[in-house]
Amino acid sequence: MARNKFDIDEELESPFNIRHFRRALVYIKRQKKPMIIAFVLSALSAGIGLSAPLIMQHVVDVTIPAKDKTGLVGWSALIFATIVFSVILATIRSRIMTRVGQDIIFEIRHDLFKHLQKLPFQYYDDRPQGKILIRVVNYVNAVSDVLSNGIINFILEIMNLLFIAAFMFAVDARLSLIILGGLPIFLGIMLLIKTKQRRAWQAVSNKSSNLNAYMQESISGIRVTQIFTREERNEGLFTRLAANARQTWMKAMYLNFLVPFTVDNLTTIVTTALFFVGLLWMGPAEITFGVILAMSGYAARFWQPILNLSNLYNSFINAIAYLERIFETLDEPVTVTDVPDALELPTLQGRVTFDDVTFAYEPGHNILEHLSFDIKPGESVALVGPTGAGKTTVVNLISRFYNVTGGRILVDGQDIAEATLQSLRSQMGIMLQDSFIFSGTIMDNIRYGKLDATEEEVIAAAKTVRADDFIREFERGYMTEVNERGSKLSQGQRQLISFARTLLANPRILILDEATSSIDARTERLLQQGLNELLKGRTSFIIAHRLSTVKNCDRIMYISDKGVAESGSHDELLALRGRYHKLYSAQKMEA
Ligand SMILES: Nc1ncnc2c1ncn2[C@@H]1O[C@H](COP(=O)(O)OP(=O)(O)OP(=O)(O)O)[C@@H](O)[C@H]1O
Repeated sequence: MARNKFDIDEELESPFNIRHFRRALVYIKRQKKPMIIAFVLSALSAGIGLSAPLIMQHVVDVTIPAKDKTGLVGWSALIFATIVFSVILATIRSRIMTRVGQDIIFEIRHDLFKHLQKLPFQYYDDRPQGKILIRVVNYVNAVSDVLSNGIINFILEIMNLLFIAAFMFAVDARLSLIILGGLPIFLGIMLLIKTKQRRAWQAVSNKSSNLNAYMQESISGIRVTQIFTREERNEGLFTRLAANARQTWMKAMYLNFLVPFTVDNLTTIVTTALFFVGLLWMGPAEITFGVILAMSGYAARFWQPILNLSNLYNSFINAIAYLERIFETLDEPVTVTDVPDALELPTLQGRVTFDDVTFAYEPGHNILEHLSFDIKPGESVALVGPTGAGKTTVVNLISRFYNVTGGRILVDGQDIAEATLQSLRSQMGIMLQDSFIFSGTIMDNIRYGKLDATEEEVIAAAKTVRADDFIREFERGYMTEVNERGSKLSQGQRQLISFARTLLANPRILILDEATSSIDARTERLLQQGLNELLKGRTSFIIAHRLSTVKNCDRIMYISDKGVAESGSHDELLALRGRYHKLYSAQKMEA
């Protein structure tokens, strides 16, 4: 399914289904107690509010004609008291519900985050980050109000409607039928627009997700954009996506507006009819002016919950579109995970064996085929070869970031598919070209490799990889704050920090994927000693395009044509006068 682009709408794997809403009840059930309290408070507040038209009827028909001034003051005070009391109850309820809403947001986000942490690389390869983020941030926000206040209001509005109908019929059944007369027209209109509304809200969610994905991509790639002066073209793309989002939103809102518009008009028509018929029947049919006044009050109140219910219906439709995406993420299978009864790997010696390994990212497109090799503990292995040959893929498979398509990978003779990920990955040190720097201090960043490391251990690791000198040049030294993009730090400095981090973690198997490519030749010479320390006694896989970095490795494997084309020491491969020889000679010429 195409979804890894910002301008492709996400197709839902499971279509619109009320089941999504039922599943959301899990979160609501955890908030049962405060929601019941809020419901009771709302019911009380609404009940008190409903007595107002009855009091009005009594005042108009009895108190005023009798010129009972004391009674008038008393009734007015009572109406005032009901309003104040309703407001107090409503305030308490809204406080409770704000908390419930936030708790629901927390719970859903927590579940999403926990699951996202476990999802394999493949999931992230397939989707723009913006489309993942919008689910965790915006969609969760949007559904929480519906799941908290929405549910309570839905029950309340139904009760409200029944109460109003009961009060109305108690005052005058015939006039009540006139008020109910608008109901079939309203239901007919709702039926006509229902499906259109659902589609419109799904389109809103798709288009805003696309816009979000593009914004995220643009911000991450802002440096490249500015280097290639693509600002204007990007603005064009943004304008197109924003226009799509606006258009779908307008369409959804237009359908939404149809509802209050219909209700307003029906209320007016029904109230006019009520006055007209009421005045005609006044007198002979025992209809007093007070009765007509009370009934017109109920007419307005009767249509209000209907309007609220239809607004709630819209919110539910909208929320279900979002819930579909939230649950789709939660249901995303964790394909790289521990098998039942997975083995805890003991401290590794570091033997790595590929036994007839075949691998494809996408079915039918093998990147590696029937690959077999055996690396002894402590051996240093260089992976070289043309770009796109599969070098990174080989090392990603050793850490089990992807499952092999065929064959087995063994460490110390144990199939890694049967070992726990924790015991495998905690013994591997992986360093990439783009060393990730977390926001925090340099000390925190190095300590990421071993959370309980002392300051002395952190500094010792930094010294070994020659990072200590430049760190001390910062005003705040190891306490210097750095952030995700690693600003304040050069690319080489970021890599040195990542070297220290890995050294501190003391892994048994080390993977360096182009990890020294951004370090200049002088620094690299300096680092070489530290790197030798790092490699000592560990099995290591080094991917490097600069062959000078790898010629001292115990073994060099030339990866090409979905497997190992040549394998041996630097001297052996040169003597072979094959592809490695050609590559090495070419690089020597350049230098
Ligand atoms: N996540 C992915 N999904 C699909 N195909 C992928 C993915 N990652 C890599 N590939 C493809 O797999 C092949 C091997 O990629 P890999 O990154 O292992 O090559 P490499 O030898 O490390 O290249 P380089 O030297 O350029 O880093 C490439 O053709 C690449 O297009």
